[in-house]
Amino acid sequence: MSRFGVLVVGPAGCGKSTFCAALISHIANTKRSCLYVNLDPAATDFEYEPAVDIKDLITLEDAMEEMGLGPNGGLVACFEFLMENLDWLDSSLDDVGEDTLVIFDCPGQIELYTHVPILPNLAKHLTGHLQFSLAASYLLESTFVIDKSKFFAGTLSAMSAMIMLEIPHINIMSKMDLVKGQFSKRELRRFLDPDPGIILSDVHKKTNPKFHRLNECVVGLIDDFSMVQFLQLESQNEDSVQAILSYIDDCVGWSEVQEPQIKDEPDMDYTEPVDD
Ligand SMILES: Nc1nc2c(ncn2[C@@H]2O[C@H](COP(=O)(O)OP(=O)(O)OP(=O)(O)O)[C@@H](O)[C@H]2O)c(=O)[nH]1
Ligand SMILES: [Mg+2]
Repeated sequence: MSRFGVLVVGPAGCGKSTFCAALISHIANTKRSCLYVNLDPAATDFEYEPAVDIKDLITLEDAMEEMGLGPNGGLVACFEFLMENLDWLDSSLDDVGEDTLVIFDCPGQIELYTHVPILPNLAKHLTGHLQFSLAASYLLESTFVIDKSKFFAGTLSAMSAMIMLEIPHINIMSKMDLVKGQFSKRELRRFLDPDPGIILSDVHKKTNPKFHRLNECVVGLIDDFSMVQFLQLESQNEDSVQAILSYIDDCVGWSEVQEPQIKDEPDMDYTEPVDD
């Protein structure tokens, strides 16, 4: 049996939990089923109560207090603890069927997947042991396009997550409502399907010439991989959420295993009238 899931990842505050809530609400509207898993041991306010919550296993506060760590070290400790207690996660996800999309809301510390292989190992466990067909959706905040050097940094982190996680990956430019009026469609396209060469000249203008060679190397790296494109997301817009969900469905192969839905069951006793 297959299980389906999406890891919602990205830097702090980029709109992951809001996107998860929008997905849950949209999935409910379309009479599909989903399960919300909170993997952020510091998260407090939820629009939808998680069905599975890492805080039932360990909280960031406990980890920081007991080990005398700061917030980042505490978070890594929480995930190390989770990795040592994967049976907790296994039993929490035991009953998930192939008609349910599991939405994993991850913390915003991108070190967990760009620097240390914690989330990649978790993804391996989900796809291997628990037989999940899993995709990652990496959110980057649209306001990053206003500061081009931030945009490059964000694109590099998206690329790094893509390479580290080794699962089907969708990059999403979140909070598009914040920049829509400020850029023409043509300008936005430069960022959604990045042409680093063109954006580079803008970065050069704002940086000391002694860094130009470095800028060019970074851009060359993004160009060589040619892997990053962004979908647009406005979490308050249901059409936008539906569009992203369709990509997620394609990535995990959702539709291939779903039964076709017959809305009105035909009356089995009914027989076609025979023409005389
Ligand atoms: N304008 C706008 N604001 C948004 C959107 N999505 C999220 N936000 C706001 O961005 C802020 C952060 O959103 P969250 O969903 O908590 O972000 P997060 O990535 O889960 O944050 P962390 O879990 O702390 O990493 C909140 O104030 C949201 O209301 C959006 O599509 N448009
Ligand atoms: Mg969150």
